[in-house]
Amino acid sequence: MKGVEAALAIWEESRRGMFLSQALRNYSTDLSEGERRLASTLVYSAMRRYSLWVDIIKSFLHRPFESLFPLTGDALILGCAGLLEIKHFFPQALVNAFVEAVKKKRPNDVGLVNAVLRRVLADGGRRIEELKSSQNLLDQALLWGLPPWVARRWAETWGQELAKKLFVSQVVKPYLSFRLSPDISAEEMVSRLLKVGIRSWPSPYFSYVLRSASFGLPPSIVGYDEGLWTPQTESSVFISEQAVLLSAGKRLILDMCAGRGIKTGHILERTQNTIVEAWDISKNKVNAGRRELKRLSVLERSIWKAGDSLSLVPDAIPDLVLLDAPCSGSGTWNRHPEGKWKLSSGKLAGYSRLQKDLLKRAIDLLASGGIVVYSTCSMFREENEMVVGEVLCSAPEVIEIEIDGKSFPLQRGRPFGYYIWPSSPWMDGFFLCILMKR
Ligand SMILES: C[S@@+](CC[C@H](N)C(=O)[O-])C[C@H]1O[C@@H](n2cnc3c(N)ncnc32)[C@H](O)[C@@H]1O
Repeated sequence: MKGVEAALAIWEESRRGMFLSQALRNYSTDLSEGERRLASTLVYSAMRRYSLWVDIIKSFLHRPFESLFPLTGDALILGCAGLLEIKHFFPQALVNAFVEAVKKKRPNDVGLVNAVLRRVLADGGRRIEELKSSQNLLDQALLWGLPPWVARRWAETWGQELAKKLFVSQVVKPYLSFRLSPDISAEEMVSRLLKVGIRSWPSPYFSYVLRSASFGLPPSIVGYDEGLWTPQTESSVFISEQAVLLSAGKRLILDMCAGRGIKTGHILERTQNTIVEAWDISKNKVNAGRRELKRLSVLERSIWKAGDSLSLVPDAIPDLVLLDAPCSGSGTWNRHPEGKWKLSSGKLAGYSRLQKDLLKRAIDLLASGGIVVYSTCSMFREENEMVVGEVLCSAPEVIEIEIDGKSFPLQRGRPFGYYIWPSSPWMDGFFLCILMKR
């Protein structure tokens, strides 16, 4: 079973620091669609609830989990996640596939892997049921795959009921939505995708966004190279749409943390006379951003600079600054689950400091009447309301502008900004606050 071997190789790469999505791309070129899906489901299920699988495995081991040979530990984690989460797969075949994979490199551990995975199959579900019936916060953190300190912090911020919803959203499998270029209608794109076997349907929130039940559409799919569609979650579209709506009559937008240019591309596609100056600290991302805008045929209305946004200088005073700030990414942990195991409260405080500095700089760059669209894909107040609050204290000339989100699932921040709740597979958690310099 090639999918199991690929999952083990991808997992090993991620232990060395590579993102799952990147490792999956590297290893899936030779796999059939079915094997690729198996590898992807195994690694993402394993990563989303990593601490739960370790807890279950430990209860069936007679030696410390940490003392296992790395491949043996990996086979147990992936096997445990697969056996307890993949309902449609024949469990015995999965156990055999992991046993075979271990036999090649670590024959002495074959008996152990076989025995533990069989115990998982027979009794692992009982531990999950036990945790489900517990009200204890640490049990809930274990059940939904969250570091305990994160669970505690979210419970304090959101209260028990909302925090529980947020915990559950961590394990919801995300689906892909994609933004359409103004050159193609939703109906036409739906029919073009259907011709290659992909079912899609319009988003209830945007006339130019389609939803699909796919986890990742390969760029080779119809229309991508022509710039007809761009993968973008609906939350992210909502953020860049605010910049589009506010840019009416404005000439220069500064995208202070443009990354690979997903929001930059959206703004340029949906405006006519706007110029976007796009900055990012990473040269690679700036190059990727240029390629992205070239694909969308809007590169000529952009100016790219690689460097630190705290010190770069714009060509002209911007009318609007989009600050899509670097953050913990905690609103996207179902999509990038490795992020939650790498974050610490110290790192969170570091993000918060950088966000405050970047927001102060954004305000300094504006003239009177200028606007800042501040956003993060984080559900921590430390990166959101607390950043805005502190910056507003030192800038009395700045006020918040309220948003009319219509039917979009927005929740008012306390007291600043709005959260986009990760309430569906097309929606990541985001925070957004619009400020104006008087
Ligand atoms: C949330 S991502 C931006 C995503 C992008 N707006 C998009 O929609 O594709 C934040 C970006 O900030 C960049 N960054 C981090 N620190 C920075 C700094 N001091 N100056 C400029 N960019 C920075 C990171 O490289 C990262 O690409």
